[in-house]
Amino acid sequence: MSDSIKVAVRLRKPSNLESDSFLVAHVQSDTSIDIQSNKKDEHKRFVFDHCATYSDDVETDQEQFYSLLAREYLLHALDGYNTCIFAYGQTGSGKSHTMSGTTLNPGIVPRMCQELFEVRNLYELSDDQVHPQFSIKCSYFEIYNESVRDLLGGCRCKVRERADKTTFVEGLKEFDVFEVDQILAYLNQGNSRRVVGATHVNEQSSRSHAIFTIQIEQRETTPLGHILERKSSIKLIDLAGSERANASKTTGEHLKEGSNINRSLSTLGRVISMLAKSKRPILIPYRDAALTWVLKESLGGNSKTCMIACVSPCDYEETMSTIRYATLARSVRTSARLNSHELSDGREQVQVLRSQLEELQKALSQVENHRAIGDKMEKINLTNQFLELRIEREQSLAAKYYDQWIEAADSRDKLMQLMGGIVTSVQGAQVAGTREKMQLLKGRFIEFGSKIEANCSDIQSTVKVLNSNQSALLPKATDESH
Ligand SMILES: Nc1ncnc2c1ncn2[C@@H]1O[C@H](COP(=O)(O)OP(=O)(O)OP(=O)(O)O)[C@@H](O)[C@H]1O
Repeated sequence: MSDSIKVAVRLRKPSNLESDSFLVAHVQSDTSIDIQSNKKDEHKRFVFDHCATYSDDVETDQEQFYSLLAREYLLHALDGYNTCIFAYGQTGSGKSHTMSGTTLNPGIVPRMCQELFEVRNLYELSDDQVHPQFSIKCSYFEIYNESVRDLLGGCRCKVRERADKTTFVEGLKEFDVFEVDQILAYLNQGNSRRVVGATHVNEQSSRSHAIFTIQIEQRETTPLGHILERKSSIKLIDLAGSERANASKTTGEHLKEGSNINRSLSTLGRVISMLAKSKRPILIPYRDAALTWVLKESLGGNSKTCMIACVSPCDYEETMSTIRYATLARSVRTSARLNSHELSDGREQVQVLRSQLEELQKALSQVENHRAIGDKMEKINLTNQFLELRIEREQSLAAKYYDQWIEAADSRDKLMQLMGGIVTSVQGAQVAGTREKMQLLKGRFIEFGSKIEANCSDIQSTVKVLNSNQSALLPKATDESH
């Protein structure tokens, strides 16, 4: 997405020394400022994205300026855009006041840190199951006399270019921060290590460009198993003040400092001017100064960038120079991209779920098989019980017949003996009638005996069949139950 660098002008409150001076700048509305020379009776009106004046209520001014201008860049960063806010202006125009402020009247950087952790805490306390996991890091370095110094790690670093043409500070230490107090402690530690000196307009003038960076990483898993990652950085920059050597009456070491500051700021001006005017890709001289080399992406690449032009109320030349710079910056376009991507589109989770489903389906069909076997077993058991009953009945019947048969056979034998005796005693006698009757009786006994025998063998074969039926069923049931 193509964006223009947003430009806000902030007019500093006149100092005690300036209380009787001619005021050259007047904020006319939220978006316009008039600049008037004390030599001419005419003024020029300039329009910007935002114009802020001052009041006696410094606390409210600081709070309003943050809310109206800077908060938006925290929100962009939370959405996954790289953002950058840099304060530009002559020495003593209010850059440090705007960016860092004081403990009582904090500026943009501590307010943004505070709000970032408030947002993170709100997410973590919410009942919402799907919220991002935050990882927050910070680093702080300064560029002084064209060299880069890590304000937290203490070492000197070099600016390098990656294969994708973006630049980074090699060896810069990044610190994990988990609480707002930690990040504020790093900020204060870095501020206290910055190179400061006195200028004609500022007792505590920052002589270096200070770049505080917050890296935010957010990871969230959607209910469908997608893992989204958003990475963004917020660069908050308090530039050293521009100054004219004559005006600041500097000499010696301060003159060298001043000329280095001016060199990097004039390179910044050149880069901004070329970015603003060129419609086609041309070679932009980022490498000409450490500051522009570090800010390559923020000025012409993947970033939503805001310039705060701080102006003093009584210095026409410096104020006009800053306003011209700011006007040019408004035409610079960057191409911020959402640094958000899916670490996983849920395909793996779907695969896992699918194989879990298959396992469950297998287990279910096994349960169903078991249930079917159970039903069969139940039927077999019933059949067994029925067969056992029948066998029992047939066996008792057989036993009963067998007893009868034994009894009958016994009687038969006795009768046969008796008849044998009778036949012997009447041998020779002409008792033909009696013999015939005896023969008849004997025949009947034999018939009765063989009927009983037939019955018994019938019963025995039925019992055999039933036994074999039962044994054929029982092993089958045992096999299926395994
Ligand atoms: N809007 C404001 N309201 C009240 N006081 C302000 C305001 N802006 C700046 N000041 C005061 O003006 C003085 C100079 O401001 P500051 O140090 O922020 O300037 P600077 O641009 O950072 O200067 P340098 O480039 O020299 O570091 C400080 O005492 C600061 O408190």
